[in-house]
Amino acid sequence: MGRRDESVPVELAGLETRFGALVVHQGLDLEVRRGEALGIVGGSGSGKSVLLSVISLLKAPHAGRLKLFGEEVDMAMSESRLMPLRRRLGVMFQQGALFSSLTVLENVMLPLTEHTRLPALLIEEFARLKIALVGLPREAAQRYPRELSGGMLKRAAVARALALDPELLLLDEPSAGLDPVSAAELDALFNTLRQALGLTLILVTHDLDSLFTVTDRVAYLGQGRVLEVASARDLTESHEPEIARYFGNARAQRFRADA
Ligand SMILES: Nc1ncnc2c1ncn2[C@@H]1O[C@H](COP(=O)(O)OP(=O)(O)OP(=O)(O)O)[C@@H](O)[C@H]1O
Repeated sequence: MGRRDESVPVELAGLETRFGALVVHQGLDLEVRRGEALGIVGGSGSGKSVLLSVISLLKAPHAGRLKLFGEEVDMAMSESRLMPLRRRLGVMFQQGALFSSLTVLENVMLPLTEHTRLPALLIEEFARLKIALVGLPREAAQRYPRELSGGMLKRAAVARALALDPELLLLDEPSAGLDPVSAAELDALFNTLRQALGLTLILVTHDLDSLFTVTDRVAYLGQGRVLEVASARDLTESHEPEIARYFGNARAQRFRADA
């Protein structure tokens, strides 16, 4: 077995993903470097969410290579080999999906209860730490999801994604549905968490403010593959026709004008 390259937590080469006859990814190559915040953009249906499912080991690719934390992954690997890799990444899905019948505290405790054998009191203490870390007030721990504002809900979902101290955090359109102030506060939280915890972030978003505020590099997904990887600013200047179309709207023009 070769040496593991831990400086590249995610490495995809020639990835192909399908649902029946629908080809989502074909010949997709991508590297995510340790400690970076990588944005993923692309038109609706270009396969951004499915890509996160592949990286988080929820969807098996049809073909191609996936390395996580330097280890070659085969979804046919036994659960006992996949589980340690799964534990090193946290995912915040598009729908946020907290369990509505559980309090925030119980939601954040859940991954710890499922994946560790820590005593209940310690699990509760760790969960409360995560709730504080994402900037939620103490009393939010006892609330049910329906009793939280949109911004607080997202923070609670981030706390749950951080429950097992992941090195890699995958975020699927985290600011969707938030007002601009709450969205900006969430972006600030991601920057703080990244600095404080040394996290690697993968951020799928349609929100250009988030791209410019949070990411170091942005990968543009189109035609089933990564068409270009560059800084948000450079990508908005791309001459690749599809990318130029994507960024050619009024909001993107604003960023160029501010440059
Ligand atoms: N479970 C599934 N079964 C069948 N097709 C699926 C499934 N999940 C996703 N798809 C299809 O795969 C394609 C890519 O979907 P995906 O959700 O990754 O797009 P996306 O880039 O995240 O889009 P959006 O920006 O609208 O969220 C779409 O055509 C979608 O309909």
